[in-house]
Amino acid sequence: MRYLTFALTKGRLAVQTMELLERLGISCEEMKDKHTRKLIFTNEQYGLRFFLAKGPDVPTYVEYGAADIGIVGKDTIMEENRNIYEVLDLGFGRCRMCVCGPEANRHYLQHNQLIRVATKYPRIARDYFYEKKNQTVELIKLNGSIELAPIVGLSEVIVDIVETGSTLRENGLTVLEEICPLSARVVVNPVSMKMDNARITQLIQAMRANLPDVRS
Ligand SMILES: Nc1ncnc2c1ncn2[C@@H]1O[C@H](COP(=O)(O)OP(=O)(O)OP(=O)(O)O)[C@@H](O)[C@H]1O
Ligand SMILES: O=P(O)(O)OC[C@H]1O[C@H](OP(=O)(O)OP(=O)(O)O)[C@H](O)[C@@H]1O
Repeated sequence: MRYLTFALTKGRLAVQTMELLERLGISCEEMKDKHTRKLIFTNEQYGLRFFLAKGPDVPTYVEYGAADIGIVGKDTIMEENRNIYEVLDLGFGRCRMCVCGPEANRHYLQHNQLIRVATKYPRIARDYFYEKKNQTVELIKLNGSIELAPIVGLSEVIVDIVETGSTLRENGLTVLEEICPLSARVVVNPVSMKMDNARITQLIQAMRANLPDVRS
């Protein structure tokens, strides 16, 4: 039997992803070791392999079949736009994709003006402004600390993730429009889904039965 390979997202989603796997009886002790330089972890008992990757790389590994299954944020799935199946909402890593800026810039969104939009998510921003709002904008790609852009005058607004809202509050910014809710999702390679349907379906069902209670 061939190994089924999982690509997991490093960073914020990693702890809850490993907690979920452990509820399925899959030990993640080795993977949790912050000092390890090992990249791939094998579970002989279940015939599974795991590796951690940067979020935007997870859909790439899954599309090419280098991983059969991935766990990744909905934002990354939308932005990468890969040929993969999204099969399960895991309910954790909840946040929102929003248009944000100073309250004083709200009017730029109401009068269809040509504005500058800074973001780490140019595809999501383009789809939102061009397809949904019919507003032509200049997109400026940044790689982090997006909230800086409207403060220093690089852009009128930003498109970014809002979780608690603290970053916005501490910088005198606010949510101007909500684009969509986000959370961690399970994605599957379309060929793997056909070839290993029984095993993959069983794993998805086991994950669904062991989701964290995120209502509280
Ligand atoms: N406050 C948040 N900020 C960013 N992402 C969040 C937040 N809350 C939940 N998430 C989810 O967690 C995923 C991974 O977040 P993480 O911070 O590890 O990635 P990142 O910020 O894109 O990475 P990096 O810090 O390497 O640039 C995101 O894609 C998103 O789906
Ligand atoms: O609503 P909050 O709870 O404040 O969370 C939202 C912030 O967290 C993320 O940034 P991150 O910490 O990943 O840093 P980055 O901007 O450098 O990507 C996101 O881009 C926001 O800046």
